[in-house]
Amino acid sequence: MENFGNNTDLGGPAGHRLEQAVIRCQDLEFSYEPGGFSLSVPQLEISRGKKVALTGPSGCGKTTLIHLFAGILKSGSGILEVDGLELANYSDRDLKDFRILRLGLIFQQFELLQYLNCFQNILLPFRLNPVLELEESHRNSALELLEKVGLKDKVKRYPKALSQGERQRVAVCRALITKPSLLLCDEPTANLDPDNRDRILKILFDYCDKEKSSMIVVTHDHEILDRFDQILDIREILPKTTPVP
Ligand SMILES: Nc1ncnc2c1ncn2[C@@H]1O[C@H](COP(=O)(O)OP(=O)(O)OP(=O)(O)O)[C@@H](O)[C@H]1O
Repeated sequence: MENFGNNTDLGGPAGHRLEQAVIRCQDLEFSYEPGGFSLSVPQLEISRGKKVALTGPSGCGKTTLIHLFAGILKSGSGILEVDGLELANYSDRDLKDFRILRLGLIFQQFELLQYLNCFQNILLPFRLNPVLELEESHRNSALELLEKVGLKDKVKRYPKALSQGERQRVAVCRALITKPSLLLCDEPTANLDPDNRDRILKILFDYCDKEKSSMIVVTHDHEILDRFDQILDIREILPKTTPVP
């Protein structure tokens, strides 16, 4: 088993990142509870370095799928490889490290900690995993990111004193601070006006180009779809999805 605890190489092309696919699913099955919403992915491969939009109607399982990719939810059976690792082989502890070291997550509800200010929220991954040593360069990067998203003057603000769109922008900064190899973003522009939406998308796309990272973005915004390398409609990849009545 890979020792995540000693893996501080977040951006470089480590051996496991030479895999062609960043996501590979085979006969993946998941359900929240017996008789509840269930999801089945017979076969899915997403190539490394691609920027993918994940679309589909509300309640179809987009967030569920993203949470499976992040190892937050565990599949019942089948194969799920993310960034070259078969998630079923790892403990909860390893999966937590995997998320911090390899993934950039932007959640639908942002998941900012209320008792941390913007700056501290962005640097949270360094508190969660002490192996990630917090250096001056990270503090500078956090400030640069806040400036890029237009929140330079709100560095010390707490989430409760921010608008939804501002919280979302802080969540974007936090997702990028560890230089992840895969970004999983759940509607990262849902609360933003067109100018801020474009600004955030540019930051995410530029990041992926620069770091050769992959990105999967859940979105309902049809205006932005043509910017992605690939559009995946969840109805095409989950043929056996069972909606709850
Ligand atoms: N924790 C849970 N326990 C049981 N069922 C759940 C849970 N979370 C979500 N569901 C159900 O799973 C289904 C898929 O939800 P999910 O949030 O993945 O859909 P979505 O496509 O992301 O929707 P939206 O576009 O509205 O965000 C829904 O029917 C939802 O009610």
